[in-house]
Amino acid sequence: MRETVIEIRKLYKSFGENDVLRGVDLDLYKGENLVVLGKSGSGKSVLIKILVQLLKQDEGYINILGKDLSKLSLRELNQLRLKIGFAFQASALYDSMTVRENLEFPLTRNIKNLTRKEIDYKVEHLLDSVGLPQTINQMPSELSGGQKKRIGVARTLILNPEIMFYDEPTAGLDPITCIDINNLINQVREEYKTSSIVITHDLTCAKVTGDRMAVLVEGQFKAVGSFEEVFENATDPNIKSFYDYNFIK
Ligand SMILES: Nc1ncnc2c1ncn2[C@@H]1O[C@H](COP(=O)(O)OP(=O)(O)OP(=O)(O)O)[C@@H](O)[C@H]1O
Repeated sequence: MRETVIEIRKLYKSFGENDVLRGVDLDLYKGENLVVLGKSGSGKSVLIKILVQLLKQDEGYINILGKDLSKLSLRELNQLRLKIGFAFQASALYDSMTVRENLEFPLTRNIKNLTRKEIDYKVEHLLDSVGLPQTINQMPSELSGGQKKRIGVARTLILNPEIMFYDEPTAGLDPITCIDINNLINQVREEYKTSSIVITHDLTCAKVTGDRMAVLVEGQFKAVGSFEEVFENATDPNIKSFYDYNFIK
């Protein structure tokens, strides 16, 4: 039996007449990268927002790291959120801060009594991990798109999250930089022992980073399994067309 870090059962969410999630069941296993795919508007971002309770589900059970979300106080929910790292599509760095200051910010805001030496060690170690120690005193405007994504991932990792959410990590990047980011996602799993949900439209990213794929179709996960299981032998026309349109065979 694999250890589950996120368990979702019978999750429903509608906005008026728009039934976005219609009974979602999903498990994220410890140590895996789970890729979530689905057409634009299928509800991937809504799902992630519900997982951190930025949106409230209409119905359904969610357990994260052993905690039933419906039973948590706001304080307990905030503690749980600290164990979840978000690497967003727009890497969300503060433009007026240097790379060092961007990385220090979540640390000093969330952990009190750290010494200067401890902060410097963490920042420098993280920058080494993502291969960008030379950028420490640069401003975000001086970085390439791929470098910004790497720094965004480093900033997320600085609080040692157990779970990572990557939202379209390769969007807008050239193919070589995409390879770099895919490798980084795999490296993070190995080095930091994270369990991750990767939302992407990029099937190469999905194939390279994903241990399992989960395809959201009409408000439910219609196919869950390895890349080969889900795509290469697909018979469901929704999934087949998704693969045919997106992937150069
Ligand atoms: N706060 C909201 N209020 C009303 N409708 C919303 C809200 N948030 C999302 N929706 C609707 O929910 C549906 C799913 O949106 P969502 O952003 O999750 O799609 P997605 O799969 O992430 O799409 P994309 O791949 O384009 O990012 C859409 O129809 C969207 O309009």
